[in-house]
Amino acid sequence: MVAASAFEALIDGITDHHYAVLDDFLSMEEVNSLRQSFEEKLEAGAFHRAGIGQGEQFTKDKTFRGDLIHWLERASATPAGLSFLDKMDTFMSYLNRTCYTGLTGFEFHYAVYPVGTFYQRHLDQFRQDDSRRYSVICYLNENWQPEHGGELVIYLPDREEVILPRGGRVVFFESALLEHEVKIATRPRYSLTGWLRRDGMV
Ligand SMILES: O=C(O)CCC(=O)C(=O)O
Ligand SMILES: [Fe+2]
Repeated sequence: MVAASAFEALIDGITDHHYAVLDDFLSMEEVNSLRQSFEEKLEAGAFHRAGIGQGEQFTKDKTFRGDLIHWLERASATPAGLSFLDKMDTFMSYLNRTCYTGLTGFEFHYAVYPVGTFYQRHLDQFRQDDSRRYSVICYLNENWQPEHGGELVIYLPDREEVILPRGGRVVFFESALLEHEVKIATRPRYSLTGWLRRDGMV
């Protein structure tokens, strides 16, 4: 169970500057059991190359994005995956209750960036579809050091925010507003990334 204070810290970040970074959003036990689930799925061949765009614009372009992903589905999730999805459910309800966000659902995938891969500067919303409202990225890496690279860079109007993918850390931001990029890493980089959605609105 996450304390409401963690949710409040994430909301404060959005209110103040459209993003938030918070350490220990996932406990060490949660990070370890999610990483174990991650590796199980990876060994089972359940990951595939991620694409970009949607519909006719969908492509898999390694020069833009090199990660492999596995979508979390309740039907096939491990207990750790399920409890993560429950946590996101609680967070979404909290946002709807306290901020009237009108969110209707969410989607999450595990992502691994093999050594030498990256994700070029982009926005998380599709051109024709604004249902992704908030991006949530949780890192599952043990003992990540600056020399490992793999930074998430968020492009702000007046500066760049550089964030290391440390285990337990969450990054939360408005999907339509902030461009960002994943830099090359010198070891495989694990994350759990997703979007809180607002569907069915015109
Ligand atoms: O892993 C990260 O730090 C960011 C991933 C990302 O930008 C995405 O999947 O859209
Ligand atoms: Fe992104």
